[in-house]
Amino acid sequence: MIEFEEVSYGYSGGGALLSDVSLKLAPGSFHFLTGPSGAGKTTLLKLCYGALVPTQGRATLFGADVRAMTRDDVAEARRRIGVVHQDVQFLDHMNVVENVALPLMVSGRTTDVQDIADLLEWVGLTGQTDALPPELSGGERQRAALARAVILSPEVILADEPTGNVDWEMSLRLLQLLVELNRMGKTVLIATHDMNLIRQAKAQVQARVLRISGGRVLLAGADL
Ligand SMILES: Nc1ncnc2c1ncn2[C@@H]1O[C@H](COP(=O)(O)OP(=O)(O)OP(=O)(O)O)[C@@H](O)[C@H]1O
Repeated sequence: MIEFEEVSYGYSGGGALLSDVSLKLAPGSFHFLTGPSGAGKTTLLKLCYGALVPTQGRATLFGADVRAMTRDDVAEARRRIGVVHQDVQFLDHMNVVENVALPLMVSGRTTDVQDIADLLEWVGLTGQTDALPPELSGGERQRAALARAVILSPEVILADEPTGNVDWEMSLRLLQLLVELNRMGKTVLIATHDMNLIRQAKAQVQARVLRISGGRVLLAGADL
């Protein structure tokens, strides 16, 4: 589904940030990605959705080598990958429903109004459908971001610190939504610093934990 073979990446002007990373996100798998601040978690996620191209090695999205993909190919692959960005951005003049439905408009697709209502109910935002983004709490923003990331029914969900600015109770709620998506067959990768969240998840799903250390990605042991 998403596969890296000895992928290295460095931003221009810097050295290699990630070196010889090999990984495979199989369909239906659940992964965490952890590592210190600045280790390269967001960078690795960007490589996973084709926003960055490896400096060396091979990244494959749905069987296609990213380096050989056209802009349209990448856009097509991106429709199969829902991303919850670390720095969630909304259009402040549009309400929650409009923001969540934005990917539908951008991709020229339509969906039943009831489906959007069901999605907002699933993330617990039924009462905030008409609210503008500045009126939302941190947890509500994160849940709206998750709803927007899954509105096109992607096969893969990449979440960058989805519980970054919320309390523990809300973290568990967001984790529960991601676990439910995985139980529906979605492939999930969550970048997080929160080891308690990882421990909590491991009690519920078979999750593998990838740790970035010194530019390498290692599979963490069961000692978390
Ligand atoms: N566009 C860019 N150009 C140059 N350097 C960048 C760029 N984006 C990120 N970096 C640098 O790459 C390194 C890794 O950044 P990245 O955001 O991938 O780390 P991270 O592990 O997600 O960090 P955090 O946990 O703090 O979010 C940092 O030193 C960062 O300053």
